Amino acid sequence: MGAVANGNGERDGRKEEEEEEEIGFEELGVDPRLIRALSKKSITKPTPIQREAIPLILEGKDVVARAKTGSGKTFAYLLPMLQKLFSESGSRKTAPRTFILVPTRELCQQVYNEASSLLEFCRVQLKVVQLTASMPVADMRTALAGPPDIVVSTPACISTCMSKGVLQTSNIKDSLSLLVLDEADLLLSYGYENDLKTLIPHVPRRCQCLLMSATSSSDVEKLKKLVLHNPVILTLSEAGHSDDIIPKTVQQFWISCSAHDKLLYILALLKLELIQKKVLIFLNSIDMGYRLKLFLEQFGINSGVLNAELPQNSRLHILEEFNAGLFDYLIATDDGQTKKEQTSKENHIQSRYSKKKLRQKLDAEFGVVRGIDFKNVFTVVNLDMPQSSAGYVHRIGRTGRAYNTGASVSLVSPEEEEIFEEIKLMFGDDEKQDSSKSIEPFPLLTKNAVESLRYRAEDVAKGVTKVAIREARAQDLRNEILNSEKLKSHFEVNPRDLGNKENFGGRYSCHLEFNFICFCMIFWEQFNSQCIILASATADLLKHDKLLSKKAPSSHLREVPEYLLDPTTKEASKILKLSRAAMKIDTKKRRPGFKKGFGRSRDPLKTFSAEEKSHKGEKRRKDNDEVIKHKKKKAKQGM
Ligand SMILES: Nc1ncnc2c1ncn2[C@@H]1O[C@H](COP(=O)(O)OP(=O)(O)OP(=O)(O)O)[C@@H](O)[C@H]1O
Repeated sequence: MGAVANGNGERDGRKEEEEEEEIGFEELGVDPRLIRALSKKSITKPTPIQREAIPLILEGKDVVARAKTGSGKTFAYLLPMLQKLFSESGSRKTAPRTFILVPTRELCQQVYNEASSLLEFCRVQLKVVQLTASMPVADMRTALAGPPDIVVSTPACISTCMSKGVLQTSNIKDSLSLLVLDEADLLLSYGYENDLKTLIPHVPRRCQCLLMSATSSSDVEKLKKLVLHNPVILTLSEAGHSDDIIPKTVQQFWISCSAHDKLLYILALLKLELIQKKVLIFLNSIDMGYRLKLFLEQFGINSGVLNAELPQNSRLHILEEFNAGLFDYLIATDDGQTKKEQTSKENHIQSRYSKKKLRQKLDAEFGVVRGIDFKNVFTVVNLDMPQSSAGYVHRIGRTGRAYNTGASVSLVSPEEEEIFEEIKLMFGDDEKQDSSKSIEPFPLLTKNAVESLRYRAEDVAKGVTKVAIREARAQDLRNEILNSEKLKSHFEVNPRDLGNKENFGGRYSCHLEFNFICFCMIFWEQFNSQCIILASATADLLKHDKLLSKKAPSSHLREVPEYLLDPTTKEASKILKLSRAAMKIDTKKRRPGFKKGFGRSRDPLKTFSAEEKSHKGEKRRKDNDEVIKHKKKKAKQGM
């Protein structure tokens, strides 16, 4: 175990990491039910932060855990927390035993999912709920009835529950035994300080408190003083040294180009296939996000857009679809800039938007970068440089997670040189530094390759006007709001359409006499086709990478003609394709029930209208009658 370095328990686990490689979850004292649950998630070996933190938390210590992005901090606190609750389950409580406070709704959902899935595997009677500020108070009251054992929420929401009397402060004092502040350094910068100050006076002294973060900051110091009592400061790395907060498995590159040429360069990187999919592209403004989406669409590159304007359930669904591999490119607007955009909007167009409306527009709790566990992102592209070096760390931390490899490419314009220098300084960027820990010039993109696409890129970029961007942004917002409402009301009226194929199939798997088998095959065929239509309709309705351009992409832009490619670029692209094949990256996933020929343009929900069904049903019945007649004739001959 890492040695305690000084009075307040500074630990530097780095020195002993090597000897601890063989320590498993069992040696850490983790409950066998949790070990079994982890093995079902193919997790068998603790990460360094888990090796260090779990025993300390089980001992009841206050812990500040600082470790690089993607290093497993969530399980580092979830596992011991659940284990402690196992031993307390059943005892009387008047309020939740554990609060897990995170800065964003997306993280709420993510941590809630992780906790729920562990509990499901362990089959223990513990209840976890998530609360977000957009929930009506009545729903919060319902969620807290019982009360649940674990609440995952944002500080703002907890203080709302307290001010509305949904959470009694006396009960918190009575029952709260563990308080976790995840992404701790972000909690204050998200303006939760007052919310935390509302809660903290009611946190009983005996309550164990944990702070988790990948980057250190004065905010973490502030929080430590606010909530912790003589904590063990667990630092697996001194935050600020590149080899610790950026996983060693991530290669970082940069390209110098003018702001004007950024679309050209990202097109070259994607179209010439010089970076590994899936790709997460960061920009600093929502408009730029839609500009990029419209621009890439013209070259046959579909992408999803993620930003603070979209409704919460759309954002969560976009993350789920991207993580499921249903599309390869996600354009994300960093929340930092969004806030700036919000402030600038507030200042300049006060008359048109009320502060409240604008705040609703840009969901303050939205965060696309911090802590979100993107799955299989192989390349992070900074099309705009982040506003801070911490922002850079968290953006790059979306790749190379859980021992995976990854890469980042930052397009640096002259105006961004200053922030780029600051970032390089953070990595102590000098000759001595070996390449795995600094930011190298991107080696695969030649000037020729870029220039070969310039004409096309500039021609298309001209067509992506401010009006087109504004319309696409409004259209996307309308689509997302409409679709999530439509889907919700449709399934409320037609719950059967949510029928579960697996259960249905199970009821008809027994042996049946010949004719009934025919009937089942026909019925199954009918049901199947409806399911396929429903699934593709739902999938189509919820596709987040659908086209937004009013102008249909011209086919000649989809492919890059051979004559435009110089040998170096061809060679580089071929090598990447081979490595992708070796890593089995390109296994394209289909949306559930995807059926060829299901046109994008139709309104998927119209598929369920009566006339559509009867027409389809009539034709299918005729075809099936033929099938039955033929089968019966065969059967008679056979008997
Ligand atoms: N012991 C482990 N072995 C392998 N994978 C793990 C292990 N623990 C967690 N993971 C996986 O690693 C990924 C990153 O975990 P997690 O999100 O907790 O990292 P993090 O340190 O919180 O990252 P961030 O700083 O971005 O919040 C998740 O997909 C998680 O399932």
